Amino acid sequence: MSTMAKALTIAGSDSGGGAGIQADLKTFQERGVFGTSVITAVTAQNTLGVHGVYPQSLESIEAQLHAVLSDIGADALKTGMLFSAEIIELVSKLCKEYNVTNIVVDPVMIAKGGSELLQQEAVEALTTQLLPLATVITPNLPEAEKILGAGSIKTLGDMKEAVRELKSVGPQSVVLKGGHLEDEIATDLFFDGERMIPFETPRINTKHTHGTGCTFAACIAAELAKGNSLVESVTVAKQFITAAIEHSLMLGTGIGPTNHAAHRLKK
Ligand SMILES: Nc1ncnc2c1ncn2[C@@H]1O[C@H](COP(=O)(O)OP(=O)(O)O)[C@@H](O)[C@H]1O
Ligand SMILES: Cc1ncc(COP(=O)(O)O)c(N)n1
Repeated sequence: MSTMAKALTIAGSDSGGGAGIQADLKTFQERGVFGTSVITAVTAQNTLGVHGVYPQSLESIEAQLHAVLSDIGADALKTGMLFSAEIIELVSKLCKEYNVTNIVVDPVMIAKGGSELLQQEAVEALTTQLLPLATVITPNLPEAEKILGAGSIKTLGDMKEAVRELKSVGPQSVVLKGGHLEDEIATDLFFDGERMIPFETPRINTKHTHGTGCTFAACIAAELAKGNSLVESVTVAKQFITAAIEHSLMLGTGIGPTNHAAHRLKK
């Protein structure tokens, strides 16, 4: 008999297997933590995009959360697609009730093909209720612009300003992801109120980046669950996602998924 660190994902299901719950559970498994899940919405999705969104009832989400947290517990929790203000309110309430530490909030808003994974009117609930509970938030550039409600973030200079503003929204720390920068370097900027640390890798020339954000945030949660520091966790996550993008998969005819097992190919 042995024990294992536990990580919980609260997110949407991606039938195509590249993002959402499926990406999170695969990442947890690859990082050696026991994964549990609360499904907020089912999406009919493939490499060509999101073909349907079917949110779960609040009753279903609450029952799933109680089932996991009242028995198994979680050393870290990660949120992804939350879809509505009501779901955000419920998840925030239960995170407080169960006193979960190590909360990674990936403020998922729009899928790569443009479909809405968070209703426009839910951005305020996300900003005021869930982000302040987070150990770390991991917005991409368009999500950061929506949270801050102003300006466009186009350069590393803009990112340095934005990451400070995001911190003042209330999370303990921020990783602002620069995947959407038009730059040779894919820079993610960490800020915890004191340290500002850039995590840089050369940009990989591929369109197959479905699930990068989910995988990155899930990896941070897995490393936190094992007791690693936040900076160590982000360092591992950046290496993990880079390998996953380098070896991304040409499945389907659209935007293929990242390869969650790629780190095993590395010598
Ligand atoms: N083409 C790329 N080459 C290397 N790293 C990338 C590339 N695209 C995204 N990343 C990295 O993948 C992670 C997810 O970033 P991003 O694509 O911005 O998030 P999202 O999937 O939420 O839009 C970040 O660590 C980012 O730097
Ligand atoms: C259910 C679900 N959740 C999240 C994403 C975002 O994916 P990405 O990590 O590519 O931004 C998605 N496409 N589907």
